[in-house]
Amino acid sequence: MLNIVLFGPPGAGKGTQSEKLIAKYSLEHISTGDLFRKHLGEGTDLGKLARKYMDEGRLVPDEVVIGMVDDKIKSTVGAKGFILDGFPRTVAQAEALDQLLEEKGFSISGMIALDVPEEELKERIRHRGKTSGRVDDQDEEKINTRIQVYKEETLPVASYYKSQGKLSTIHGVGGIEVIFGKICDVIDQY
Ligand SMILES: Nc1ncnc2c1ncn2[C@@H]1O[C@H](COP(=O)(O)OP(=O)(O)O)[C@@H](O)[C@H]1O
Repeated sequence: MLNIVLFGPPGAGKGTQSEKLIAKYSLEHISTGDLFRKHLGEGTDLGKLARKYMDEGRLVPDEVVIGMVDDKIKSTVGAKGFILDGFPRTVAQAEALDQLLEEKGFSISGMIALDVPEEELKERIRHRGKTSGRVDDQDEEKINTRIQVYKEETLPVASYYKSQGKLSTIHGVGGIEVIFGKICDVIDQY
């Protein structure tokens, strides 16, 4: 199985690259942001709970996210592997994920981190905000909060995988195809 954590700050291009990777390697896409937005759109209890965190650019509590990912993995039988996008976002989530996969006899093949300078991130998110309709993409303060939360709570997740010898970092500025090629080179070494 090919289980890849695609990592990076908001606006790094995880969603764009995930779409291309699932097509090339026939993987299942687990994007916690997309899953939450789906719940929000459907007005489920989970969606209502997540909304206040998402709208402010804060993280949804770990146990809520982990439960949702567990359900998603369970409902995906016979997958060749997963692209995890936007998850794990805290060390507690990474530990829970390891445990969850171990119970099923799976493991993480590697983490691929997209490295993009902060000014470029902000520019991309502002641009996306004009078309995405996402509240959290349209407000400068919320964008700053998300980047701050990323630095404080999410960056340590990279060290978690690094200590397991599973971290590869890729420069995430340039053409989409060029970046995709670099990601594929890493995956083909797994
Ligand atoms: N793994 C997670 N843990 C906690 N909250 C999450 C997680 N994934 C998504 N969220 C919530 O959903 C929002 C949007 O997620 P996402 O689309 O991945 O954002 P971004 O484009 O900022 O990377 C986050 O700001 C957060 O509130």
